[in-house]
Amino acid sequence: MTEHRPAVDIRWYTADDHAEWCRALDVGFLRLPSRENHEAVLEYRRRWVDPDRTMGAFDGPRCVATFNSQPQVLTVPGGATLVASGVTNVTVTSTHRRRGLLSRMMARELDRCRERGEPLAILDAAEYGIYGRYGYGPATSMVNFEVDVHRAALGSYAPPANGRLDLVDPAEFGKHAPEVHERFRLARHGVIARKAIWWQLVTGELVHPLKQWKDAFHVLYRNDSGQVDGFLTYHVEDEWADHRPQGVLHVQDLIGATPEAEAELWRYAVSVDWVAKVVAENRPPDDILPLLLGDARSARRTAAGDFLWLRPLDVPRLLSERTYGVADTLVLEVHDHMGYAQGRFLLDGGPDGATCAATTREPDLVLEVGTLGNLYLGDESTVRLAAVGRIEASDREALSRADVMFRTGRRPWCPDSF
Ligand SMILES: CC(=O)SCCNC(=O)CCNC(=O)[C@H](O)C(C)(C)COP(=O)(O)OP(=O)(O)OC[C@H]1O[C@@H](n2cnc3c(N)ncnc32)[C@H](O)[C@@H]1OP(=O)(O)O
Repeated sequence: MTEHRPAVDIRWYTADDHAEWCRALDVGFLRLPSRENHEAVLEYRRRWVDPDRTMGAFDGPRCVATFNSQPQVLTVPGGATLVASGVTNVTVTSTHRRRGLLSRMMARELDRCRERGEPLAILDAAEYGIYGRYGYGPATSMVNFEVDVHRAALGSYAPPANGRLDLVDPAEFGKHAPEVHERFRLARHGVIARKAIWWQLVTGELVHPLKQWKDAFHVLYRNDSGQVDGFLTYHVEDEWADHRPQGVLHVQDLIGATPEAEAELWRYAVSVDWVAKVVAENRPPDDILPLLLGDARSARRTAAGDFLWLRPLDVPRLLSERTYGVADTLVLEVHDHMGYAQGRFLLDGGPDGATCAATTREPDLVLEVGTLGNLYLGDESTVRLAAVGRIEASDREALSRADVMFRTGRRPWCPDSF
């Protein structure tokens, strides 16, 4: 039988590939190629396509798969930051699916990560079933809320007893929000740093050629000393029915560098006149919102699930960069069929820091690399993972000790897609 499929070539992107690579990206994400502002879209994408981190699969001249990564600065428990390879724009054109193109691109990227010295890779998975096979595990989770304002029983809203709230224009917002976010992200593990382009898009300084950014309201929270400690960005669908206001307030971004700021911004969001429902997406699973309401059930969780996936590459580096709930030692045996993170490691860690190095000691826990990704930011329980056979422990006591070490008081949260 004649072979009708010439080999598909996977290679790193060059500037000459840009238009064809972007076309394949649109096809993979089910977007018709933009006609009116085609040039603007190409130009916009040039900003973030780094040739050293971008590859394509080519069937002759035709690009049939895309893959891209960006350095992302991730905060880990204890406040240290690590540069991760943030994998994104993964597509394989439907005509070329399930022939191993993603697997080939991922293997190349992970090799490059090791060469670049990145201790981990992260991504937002489009579907749950794709990335576990490459050693990624779900490391943070999210919930979406819908608040029935009339049931919330918030009591009559009064301005904050401490500090103040101000509605500001985008220029004023842009002067303060980046600094607040810097303080916030260094205090909350799972958060990634926002690049300058984020703020340019939010403030309208830069217009995204594919997304219609809604005009938004921006609120700043200042504490008693006048320092800006939090911000809220929202838009409202102003609806009326039966001669009554039925507005829906969509929280786009609500970030507090302090708990007071976060609480005051939530209280404000559920108290705007004419608003019957508040919708907030991709919030942390332990968001304080329900606790602020007289009736916590009025904040209904409309979705919940995994968000950031994490692939360990350099285990000693990862484990020694975070802190732990209590001071203890553990020997972890990590299995990795791709070879990057394979080994037995002695972790000696506590609230003030940790060391981790290869060892020949008998293991307390044996686990796959993706399961370590699951545990790393503190969102999972070793006891729960052992219950389904994903961790093998030397004894129950080791499992409980590991649980107390790895879990964190606040759960990790990654508010942003990339
Ligand atoms: C970080 C991000 O960018 S997330 C966005 C991911 N992209 C998308 O979802 C866009 C639409 N989908 C696609 O473009 C493609 O189907 C991809 C990228 C998900 C998969 O590409 P393919 O080249 O078909 O994957 P490949 O052939 O390498 O598959 C490798 C394995 O993953 C499995 N797999 C691939 N896609 C899926 C999926 N969506 N769900 C479950 N398993 C999957 C395959 O069955 C195969 O399994 P095997 O190793 O046991 O045989």
